[in-house]
Amino acid sequence: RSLSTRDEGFPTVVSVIPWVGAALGLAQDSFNFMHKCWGKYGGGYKIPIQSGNIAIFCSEEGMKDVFRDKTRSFNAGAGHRIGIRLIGGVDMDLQGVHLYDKDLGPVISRAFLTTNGLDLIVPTYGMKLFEFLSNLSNDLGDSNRMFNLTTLMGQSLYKNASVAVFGDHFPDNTFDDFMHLDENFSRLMIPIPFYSRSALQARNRLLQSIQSYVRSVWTGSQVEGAPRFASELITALKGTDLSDKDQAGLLLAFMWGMHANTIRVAGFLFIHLLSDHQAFTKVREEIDSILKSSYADDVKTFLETPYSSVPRDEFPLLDSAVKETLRLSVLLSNLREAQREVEVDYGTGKRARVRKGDLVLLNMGSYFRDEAVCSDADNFRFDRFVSGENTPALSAFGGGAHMCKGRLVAVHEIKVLFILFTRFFEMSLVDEKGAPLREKLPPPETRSTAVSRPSDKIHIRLRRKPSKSTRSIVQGP
Ligand code: HEM
Repeated sequence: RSLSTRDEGFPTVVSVIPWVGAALGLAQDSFNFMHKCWGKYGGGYKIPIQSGNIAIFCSEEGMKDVFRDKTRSFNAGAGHRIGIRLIGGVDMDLQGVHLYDKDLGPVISRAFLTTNGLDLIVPTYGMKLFEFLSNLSNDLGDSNRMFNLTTLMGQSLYKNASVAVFGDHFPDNTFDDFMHLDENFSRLMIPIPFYSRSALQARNRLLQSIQSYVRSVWTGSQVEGAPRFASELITALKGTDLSDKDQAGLLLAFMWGMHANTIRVAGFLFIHLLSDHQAFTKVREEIDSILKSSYADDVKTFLETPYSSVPRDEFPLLDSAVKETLRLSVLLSNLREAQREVEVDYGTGKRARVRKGDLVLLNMGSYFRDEAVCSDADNFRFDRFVSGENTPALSAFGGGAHMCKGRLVAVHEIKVLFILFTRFFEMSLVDEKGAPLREKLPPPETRSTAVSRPSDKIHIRLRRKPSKSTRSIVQGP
């Protein structure tokens, strides 16, 4: 592909091994790879791949131009296809893109972007999580125990949010396989069978469990015993000519979108707050004070309150801490594909020509760490979003027609998780040997994709905290 004159200022990443080298760097350690490219090439550049280019933008102008996409030049089908193929094991062509745009996307939006939909999911999640942590707290008794942080966040979110969304028949014993598949996502990108064998085995077991689950709730014409969202999603899938295994693959890809990033961001929130005593104390005091003043100091009253009745800014410091965590953990947008030749304006006097079929990625991670976007950009400042200073203009959940459809529920899930942990437990960060982790924390895992993954070395020590406001569901007040 020759470059047009308009492309002249739009740099190309030069790799030692043409095509494969840069693409491998991108797949294996997207954050460091892109951050280096940002330093070297600035707000926009392209990586040649076999089928054309991946154009990458990290300037505010470039990202806004692509997110807003007024001319409908980009579609997110390319990103969805990769997720569905690697996680769900389903090869979808354009038909899959239409299925998402026409049937599945609207079902997901109704459930997760409307208060009617969220009112059906959110209180169940809160009460299930309460029960789960109440049992954990009873198991701890008077002892203390350490847990791998990501595993504990994962179990808390995966099990309880899945049951809230898919009903009591959901097979939550799939958790280990789910985490294994997620951890090995970047391995699945490399088509060498032995390299990804254990991830493929985990995926097969997951698909079998999901198929059994669907068989147990599907009556032949409708779904029984599952919340409305699950019913609508499975009915939409049953209306296609996909095999049962491929339908399960699509459900698995949705579950991955729902849980993987939420688990990572929740982990980072705990890491940031537990390693900053002052921030943690302020956020915990805010939680205690609001629960006391608005919910008679009974966390269950808060959990049972419908989503539509809880003010969005009810816990301003916690909300700011979640936004700040998102700012430091989200790295990339979904992959988009240019439907026609289009010019992207990515800074004063800078225009890039993106050709039909080229892929586009928005490198939000570098943008969020730009000192011109917010000061002290590399550091976690829990109250940044309530302090009145400059904050990023773009959301960590992307933008435009393909903005994250789970953004409301994700933030709510994480806030409820943190609130409940502070009510049930005294917590501290420790390493694998149980020694306290203080100033220097292990850096995030390098093999992360769109959202950073906390280091596997970070553990959390829990000690039960007796409190009347966390009374057990079984025992009653
Ligand atoms: C903290 C957790 C989460 C983060 C950081 C996150 C982040 C993102 C990002 C960056 C995108 C791409 C947006 C773009 O390219 O413009 C996205 C897309 C998406 N997310 Fe999330 N997400 C999270 C949780 C969830 C949850 C809980 C769900 C489901 C309930 C969900 C469902 C989706 C869907 C369906 C899309 C594709 C939207 C489309 O292309 O139309 N996400 N997410």
